[in-house]
This record gives sequence, structure tokens and C-alpha cells, in this order.
Amino acid sequence: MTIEPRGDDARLARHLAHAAGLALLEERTGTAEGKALKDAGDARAQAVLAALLAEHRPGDAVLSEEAADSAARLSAERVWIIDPLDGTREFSERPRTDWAVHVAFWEKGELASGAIALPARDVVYGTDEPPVLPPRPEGPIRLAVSRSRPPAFVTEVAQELGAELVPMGSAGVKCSSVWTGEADAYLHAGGQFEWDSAAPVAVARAAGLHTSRIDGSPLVYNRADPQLPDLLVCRTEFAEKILATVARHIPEVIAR
Ligand SMILES: Nc1ncnc2c1ncn2[C@@H]1O[C@H](COP(=O)(O)O)[C@@H](OP(=O)(O)O)[C@H]1O
Ligand SMILES: [Mg+2]
Repeated sequence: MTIEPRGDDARLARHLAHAAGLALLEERTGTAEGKALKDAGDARAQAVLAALLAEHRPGDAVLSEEAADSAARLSAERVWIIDPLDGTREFSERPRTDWAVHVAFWEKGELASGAIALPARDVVYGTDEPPVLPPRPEGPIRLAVSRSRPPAFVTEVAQELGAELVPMGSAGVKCSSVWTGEADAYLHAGGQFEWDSAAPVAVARAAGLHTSRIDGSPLVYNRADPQLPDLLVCRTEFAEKILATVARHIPEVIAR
């Protein structure tokens, strides 16, 4: 793929996510296990993304899970927000496929574009070609939730909604499950960072999904403190109902 040095940031996001994903697939064919494999994956994907950003967008700032933060991004107009390997735990559990590479591009206050690769599923989703939502089958709401640490409040909200929980790893994979139609919503609280949701939220918005904090307020990126502890991504027809149910639990979420 030829990438112009300036211009199409959305295409570049796709290219970067794809390239880091290929490197991760190769890394996973080695003999490393457990923490060694997680660390090798984090480092390898970070190196690929950092090198490509330095080559194609040398003037842009970067916020990455795997690199030191710099205050320079707070006054920058162009910032890449990247999670080189989201779902690190699942990446280390061969042959699981629920792990992702997140590449978001933020410009002048807003997420402008982004892409997420699911390398073990051989797919890249991006704002350049937004996913098309499939029709929804009849049945209860299906809530995507962390498989390893589902927040207690999500389980309680699911009971009130009469919803089914669909456990899986990676924030990006959970968001993608909403636009592929495997789930209707991804609800999370209790801790996360901007890189966990920036690229998936950019793609979710492009696909026409609802995206917000769990109190309904906007998700804001490139803040001084990169913690962004909760979010709701869902089909728009469920947003009001889910937010109203969540609202009854927000005092206990804040207390935890
Ligand atoms: N309570 C919490 N605090 C900080 N990060 C959290 C978190 N819960 C989930 N995350 C992060 O969100 C991503 C998805 O988690 P999960 O698969 O459990 O839903 C993971 O990113 P990484 O794999 O990049 O570390 C994980 O670290
Ligand atoms: Mg992450």
C-alpha cells in the first residue's frame, strides 16, 4: 500500500494497524509463553507503530500505552492515540483471537479517524470504510463484557435489563462485536485509559453507533490525565434504556 506522507490519515491508521498486527502474528509463532510473550508483543507492536509514525507523520504527537507520555501532545493539533496490543492477556493464550491493535488519530479536539486490527481474525476495521451494521435478530440485549474481570455493576445492570452477557477479551474486540452484530452493547466501568477506547470509538462512531461515558456525557480524548475509566458503545436504539438503567447504579460505581 502506498501512503502519502500527508493527507489521508484514515488510510494511514489502517496501514499501521495492519502492519503491527502482522508483526504480532509472527511474534506469536515463537516459543515464548505467558509474561514473556505479552512483553514481546507489546514491545514489537510499539516498535512497528513508532517507526511508521516517525516515517510518515514525523511532526505529530503520540500517546501510547507502551511509551513515555509527553506534555507536548497537550498543545499539539495532531495526536495519534495508540494501543499497540489490546487484550494482551488473550494474545498470550494461543489460539485465542480476541486481541487487537488500536490506532486512533485525534485532531483539534476530536477523534478524526482510526482503525483497529484483529490480526488473528485477519480483519482490519477503519473509519475509511466504516462497518455496516447488520440487522439485529430478535431476542434479549447482548452485552459484551470483559472475560477476565467483568465489572460487578455490569452484571447487575444486565440482570435489570434482562440482558445476556457475552464475555470476551480486549476493548477493541468488544466494540467490534457491536458493529459486527455479535453483541448489542459494550459497557465498562472501573478503569481504562484513552488508548483502550480511542480507535474503537472512532470506528464505532463512523458505523453510526452510540458512544459515551456511562453518565451519557461525551468521551473526551487527549486530556492531561489519560484515564478514561468507563464507556458505553451500543446500537442507538438501546442507548436510552441502557443509560437509564446504568444511572441507577452510578453512585455505587463511583463508590467502588
Ligand atoms: N479496571 C481497569 N483498569 C485499567 N485498565 C483496564 C481495566 N479494565 C480493563 N482495562 C484494560 O482494558 C483493556 C480490555 O480489558 P478486558 O479484556 O478485561 O476487557 C485491557 O487493555 P490491555 O490489554 O491493552 O492492557 C485492560 O488492561
Ligand atoms: Mg488496552
